[in-house]
Amino acid sequence: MTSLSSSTTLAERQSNPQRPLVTLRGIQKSFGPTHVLKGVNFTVRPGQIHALLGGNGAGKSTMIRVITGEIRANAGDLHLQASHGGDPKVAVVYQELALIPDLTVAENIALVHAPSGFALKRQAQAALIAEEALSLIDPHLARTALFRKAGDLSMHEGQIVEIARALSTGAEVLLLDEPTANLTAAETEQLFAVLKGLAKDKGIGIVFVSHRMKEIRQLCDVCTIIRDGKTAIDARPIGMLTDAAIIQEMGQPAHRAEAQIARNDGQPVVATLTGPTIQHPIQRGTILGLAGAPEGPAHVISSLIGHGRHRDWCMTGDGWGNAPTSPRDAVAQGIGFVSGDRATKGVLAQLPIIDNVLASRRVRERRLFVGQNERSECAGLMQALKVKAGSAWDRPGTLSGGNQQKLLVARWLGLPLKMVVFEEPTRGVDIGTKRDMYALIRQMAEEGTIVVWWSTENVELLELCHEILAFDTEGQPKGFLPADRFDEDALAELTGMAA
Ligand SMILES: Nc1ncnc2c1ncn2[C@@H]1O[C@H](COP(=O)(O)OP(=O)(O)OP(=O)(O)O)[C@@H](O)[C@H]1O
Repeated sequence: MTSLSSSTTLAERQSNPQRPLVTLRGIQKSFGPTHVLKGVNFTVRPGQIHALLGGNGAGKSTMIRVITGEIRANAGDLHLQASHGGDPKVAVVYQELALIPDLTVAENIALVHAPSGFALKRQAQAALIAEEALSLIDPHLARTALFRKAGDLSMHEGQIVEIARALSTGAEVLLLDEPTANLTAAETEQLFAVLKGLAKDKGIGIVFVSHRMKEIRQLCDVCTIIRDGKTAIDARPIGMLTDAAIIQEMGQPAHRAEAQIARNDGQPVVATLTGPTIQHPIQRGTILGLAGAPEGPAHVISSLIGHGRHRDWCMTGDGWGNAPTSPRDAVAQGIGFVSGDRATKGVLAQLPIIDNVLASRRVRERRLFVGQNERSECAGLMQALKVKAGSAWDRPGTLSGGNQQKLLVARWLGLPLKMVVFEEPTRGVDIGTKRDMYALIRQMAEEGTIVVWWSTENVELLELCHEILAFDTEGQPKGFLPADRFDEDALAELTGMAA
């Protein structure tokens, strides 16, 4: 089924940009009874940055796995056109990190250059390769992180290391499956400059999977839209499609209304947020956004839920009691939490979807036995967030990335919580569902829950929150931006990052 050709050189590819590097025609793929790809077409051309779009579960990651050879299609043609004979080098960055935690950053990067283990023996050479790769997108990390264990990196640092590793392989096709979900605005901008350079100067074909419309428009030339396992739009110039048209082609409902300024006027002050240099009153039902360099928001979150070693922030007030000593203690005090690291700290991989969705309810209500109503309770929560799954008894691992993320958020919906803390909760979630999620979060806030929402996507913070606590590039708090001063430039200025 797969045909390989090795007839062109890099110079030829650049002078003949029409010749595709990857061609998929009529590709079909099923997992057991689940028919995922129902005849998709897709073409990756040299020098082109191609957005691969579609709702959660549409089949994008499955297509990527077919291209890399990780899985075989059941039918259709996959044609790969290398420049120097044999397979073209294809590098992938997945949503979930794939670094080896016990190896250093340098070793992790150098491994892809010498899978035989040479990298481990020749530390100095490994460090050189890694430093060069990392300097492309993060010179600071290149200077400071080479000999740190990958397992000690933050999600955000790990993501940068992975991208650097993929870029350094000299691949002719780069597949990026939501690579910016953990990056700050400044890092994203830096990454985009590197990607544009690779496409323009080296004729690399880049596939970019993302649910962030602003980034898609900043970076991509053309887009292909997958809808329910079929190609709905094939390599159309992105400028020819409005956001509304893209959302419609993905089969998602149009926006209900333009974003409005979030208001929480007249609500009583129910708590005080205190940090090293800040004391701030928090009204009932406030949706408080956290923005800026990750260290700042990360410290606030670990203090508020009693996780990790940082305890320099706290929420105090009538009925707030002592600061939680652990996430379990936080839940007992009526504080919910969605971790940004869904793979290791969120999804209960060995338990079925229903247990994942109902976990917090069972703990809060001290349910010992599976209740009669649980099936419909779970179905209701899954429906509210449009979770695409075969059955509530399937393992979460059979779901697409965005659908796994929805399980974590569903856990806390509608619970009478004092506060809920979200760490990058819409990571990998498609545009239509993000809006549904905002509406459900607003509803929780209207019922009195304080919501703390950390996102690296500034447009999201500006759409959802009542106020935003901004941190500078050193992770120091710079101040609160109220809703009536919301503006991308103002937020970029406070955080010291480009909008
Ligand atoms: N190993 C598997 N077994 C069963 N079903 C699977 C398996 N892998 C993927 N699927 C199903 O295939 C469908 C497509 O998943 P895929 O990960 O390709 O979607 P996606 O478009 O990348 O979504 P997202 O935007 O959420 O990442 C999903 O409904 C998923 O449940």
